Amino acid sequence: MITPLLAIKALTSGYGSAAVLHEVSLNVNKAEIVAVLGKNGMGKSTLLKTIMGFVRPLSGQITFAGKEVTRAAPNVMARAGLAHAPQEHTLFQDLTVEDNLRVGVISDRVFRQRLPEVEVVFPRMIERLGQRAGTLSGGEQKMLLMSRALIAHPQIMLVDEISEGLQPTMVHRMGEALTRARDELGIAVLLVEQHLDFALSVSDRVAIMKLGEIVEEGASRELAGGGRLVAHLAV
Ligand SMILES: Nc1ncnc2c1ncn2[C@@H]1O[C@H](COP(=O)(O)OP(=O)(O)OP(=O)(O)O)[C@@H](O)[C@H]1O
Repeated sequence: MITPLLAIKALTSGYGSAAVLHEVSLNVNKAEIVAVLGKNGMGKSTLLKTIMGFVRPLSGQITFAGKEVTRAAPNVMARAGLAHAPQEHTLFQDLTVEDNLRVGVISDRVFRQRLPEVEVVFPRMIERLGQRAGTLSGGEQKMLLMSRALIAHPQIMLVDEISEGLQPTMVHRMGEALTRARDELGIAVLLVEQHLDFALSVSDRVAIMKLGEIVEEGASRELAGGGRLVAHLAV
C-alpha cells in the first residue's frame, strides 16, 4: 500500500468550541490532485486552514510525509513542505510581482534557484516581474498567489477556490497550471472548490463536503457525468 503524503484522520475542527468540520478523513498521495467540492460555508477553507495550522483541531490526526503534524504551527508546516494559496487577497498590492515572490524565500540565491520552477507553471509571471501586483488582472493576481506558494518549493499546495470570479479561459489556464505542477514538478495539490466542472477536469480524486463532513469520495473520472455530484451541490 502507498503511504499517503498527507493523511487526515477523523479531523474535527472549528472556531472556539464550535465545530465546523466533523471527523473528516482524507488522503492525498504524492503528485496527486484531490479536489474537495462544496457550497459556501460548508467548511472547505476551514479544512485548509486547519491542515496549515492556522486553526487548531479539536480532535483527530494530521500526518504529513509520515510524521504527525496535528498541532504544528504554520511556519513549521511551511518548512515541512506545505504551501497555502488562500482565498483572501494577501498580496502586497504596492510591491512588484518580484518583491511579492521574494517574500516567500529566504535569500536572493534561493529566489534565483526557484524562479525556473515558477516559470514551468506560470510563464506569464516571469514576464511581469517588474509590474506592481495591484495592477495585475484578477486572474493574474491569483496566478501570483499560486506562484508565491510554488516558490516555497512545496511537496503539496493547498489551494482555496482558485477559479472563483474568473472567466472560463482563465479557469482553463489555472487547470493547466495545476496539472503542470503535478506532472512536471511532482507537486501534490489539495484544492477546495465550488466549480464542479473545473474540479472534475483537473483532479484525480474528488470529495464532496457538506456541513463539515465528507459525504462522497471517488475517482474524478468515475464520478464525472453522474448526477449525484450535481445534486449534492444544488442550492
Ligand atoms: N474566523 C472564524 N470565526 C468563526 N466562524 C468562522 C470563522 N471562519 C469561518 N467561520 C464559519 O465556519 C463555517 C465554514 O466556513 P468556511 O470558510 O470554512 O466555509 P467554505 O466552505 O470555505 O465557504 P466559502 O466558500 O464561503 O468560504 C461558516 O459557517 C463560517 O461562518
